[in-house]
Amino acid sequence: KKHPSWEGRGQIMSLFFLSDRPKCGSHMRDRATIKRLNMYRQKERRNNRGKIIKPLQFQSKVDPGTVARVEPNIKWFANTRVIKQSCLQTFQDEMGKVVKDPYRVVMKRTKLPMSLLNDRIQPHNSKVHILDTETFETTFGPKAQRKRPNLAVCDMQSLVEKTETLTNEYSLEKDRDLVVEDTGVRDEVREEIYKKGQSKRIWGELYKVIDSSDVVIQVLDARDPIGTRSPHIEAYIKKEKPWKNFMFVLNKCDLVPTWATKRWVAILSHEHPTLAFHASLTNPFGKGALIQLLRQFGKLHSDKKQISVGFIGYPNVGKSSVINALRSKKVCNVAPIAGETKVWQYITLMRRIFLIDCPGVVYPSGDSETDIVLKGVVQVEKIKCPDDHIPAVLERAKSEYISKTYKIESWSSAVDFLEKLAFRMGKLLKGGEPDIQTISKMVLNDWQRGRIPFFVKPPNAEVSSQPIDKLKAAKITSDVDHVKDASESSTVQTEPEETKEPNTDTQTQQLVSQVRQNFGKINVAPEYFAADLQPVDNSDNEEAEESCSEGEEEKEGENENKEKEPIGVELNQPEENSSEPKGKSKSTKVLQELDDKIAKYKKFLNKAKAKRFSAIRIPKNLAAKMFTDSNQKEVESNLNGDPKAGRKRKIQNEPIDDQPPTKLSSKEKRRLERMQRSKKVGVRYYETHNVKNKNKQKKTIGASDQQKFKKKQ
Ligand SMILES: Nc1nc2c(ncn2[C@@H]2O[C@H](COP(=O)(O)OP(=O)(O)OP(=O)(O)O)[C@@H](O)[C@H]2O)c(=O)[nH]1
Repeated sequence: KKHPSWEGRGQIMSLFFLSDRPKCGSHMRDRATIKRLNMYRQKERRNNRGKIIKPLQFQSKVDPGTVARVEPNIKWFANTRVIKQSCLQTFQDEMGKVVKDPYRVVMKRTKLPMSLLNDRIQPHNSKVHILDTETFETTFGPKAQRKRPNLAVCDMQSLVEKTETLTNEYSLEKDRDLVVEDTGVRDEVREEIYKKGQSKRIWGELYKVIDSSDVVIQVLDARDPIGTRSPHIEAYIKKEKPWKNFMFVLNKCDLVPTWATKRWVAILSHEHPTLAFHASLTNPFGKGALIQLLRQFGKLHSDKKQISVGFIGYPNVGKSSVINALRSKKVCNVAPIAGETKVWQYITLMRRIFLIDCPGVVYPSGDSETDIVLKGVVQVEKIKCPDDHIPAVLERAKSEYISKTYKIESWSSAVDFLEKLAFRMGKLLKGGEPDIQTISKMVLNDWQRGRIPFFVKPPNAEVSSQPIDKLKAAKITSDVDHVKDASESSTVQTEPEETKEPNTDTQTQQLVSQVRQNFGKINVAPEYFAADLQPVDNSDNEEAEESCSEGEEEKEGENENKEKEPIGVELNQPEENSSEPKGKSKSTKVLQELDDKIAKYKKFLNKAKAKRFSAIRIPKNLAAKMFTDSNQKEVESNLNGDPKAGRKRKIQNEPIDDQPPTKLSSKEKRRLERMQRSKKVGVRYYETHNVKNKNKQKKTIGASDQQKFKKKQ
């Protein structure tokens, strides 16, 4: 019987013979080793007089005086390592300390690059001992052998002049080398929370997203678009990745007046294509436009199997929310606190389009701590002194809005405001003292979540929007979802300069210019006062609405339907057409327009009722008016025997008129019940149609019925 170790040896031997280099065990000699050993073993050959007739390998000599050259060989460098300057520096510092320390010993000196310690590069400012080694004559005289040093001045006069000019130019602020006496007072080191979004890891994530994306979308907060922009990233993409399509999405436009959104879109479109967006699952704005645009991008990159769209931007601007809105479901985690997205993630929008969510990044800029807090980068819970930032809130938001939000008439200072609010909200400490910390956190949370109406006014807000509207970029004319085909758009080009230099930015610009957004459809949540509202020129919206209704059937089913929901903004803030004539004709025209709109909304509402839509926001008065009108019409049409009356209305009436209720089938009964219940329309839908409550009611009813039954028995 063979011993197992023999088998192993056999295998090793066979391996040895099969390959040049033995694969197992370092004790086996490889070809190079064998060659080297043979070299040692060799003997020179001498004649009978002892003279060498055949020298050893590498022992041959050349005649004295012959210029011999050693052939340079790359193998000389094969055994070297390249290290970074910073590593060298660390090695020198650390090892230097150990070498100087008499109580410590450096082990294995031969294996360490100790020469790096000894051959330290002298710092630039160390004294150069030229004259110690070379005389003045050889350096400066007529027999100078050295290259003449380049002196800034050639004589005393010019030296004096230069010194004088430098002295005049000197400024204390710019002097970084100035030694100042330590007063003992220093700026406090910034807390870690204020460095959110600046870590190497987060920037690494950003670069991964940028590298993997064909289209990069920077999401901005409509309340402060410039504050949430990152010029650094934009410059990086422009310089390093110019082939990537780049655009802005102005999110949270439901928190600012519509005119401001419109103007910001126009301003930002100067630099990059921009779309307005309201990221909401139930009532999104700009969703259809963005999806259509992404499709167009997909067509642009038809050579690729799929395209990736990266969403980047400041923390808490709503990148994940935009993705959720596009998917119409919660695919990314969303939270009102910054830093919810920790790592990048891929989401499939369509077969050919992938979305990439990126954690929010902040480029370290000169923002103060308050700026950082108010931009929503810091989690309020983590702020040590939240009351420090309240004065800025009171300064930035208009006092009218603060009064309205917190129902406090007036205040003399931030502390006074906080105290009053604490008393009003009942946030008191043990001895009846106002709990300033808690109340400050509440105010900051409200600010970050957009409960206090605030927005940064766009530049030249007072000037007419006419010149900007003429921009070739983002044609802010009308409705959402009308994008022409990419091929079509290239033929439609009218701008000669665009056709001359077709780069990614102009491509994106062209595509976005085909997108029409009806800003009137944004459902602005905060109630702004008249001073902050401006008439929005909606002259082109009508055209857009027409185009929308033409194309609406072919659009994306339910997604589109949601976008077409009528929103009350236009009715809350009656918009004027600036080009209209004044006087009577103007008012009649406005009335007529309103009538048209009401008619349109009625039509839509009827459709929505038929489809059992949820969460449609309609101003209360209007809804009441419309419901009564439509009910009246129904009654009239029933009386007149209108053949066009809807099927459901027929069903609703049938059992009452024609059939006795006892003969109804259970299915019909249920249907009848459903019809009699309140419609799934209106803001109270969730109160009345809560599934849990419904079941509860059922259960309680069922239980009470059973009890009654038992009692009877
Ligand atoms: N009113 C309003 N709130 C929005 C909108 N979009 C997002 N939000 C809110 O903003 C908060 C932040 O949204 P996220 O989607 O988590 O933001 P993010 O940019 O992904 O944040 P990070 O994960 O920190 O990068 C959430 O509370 C959202 O509900 C919007 O269009 N309108």
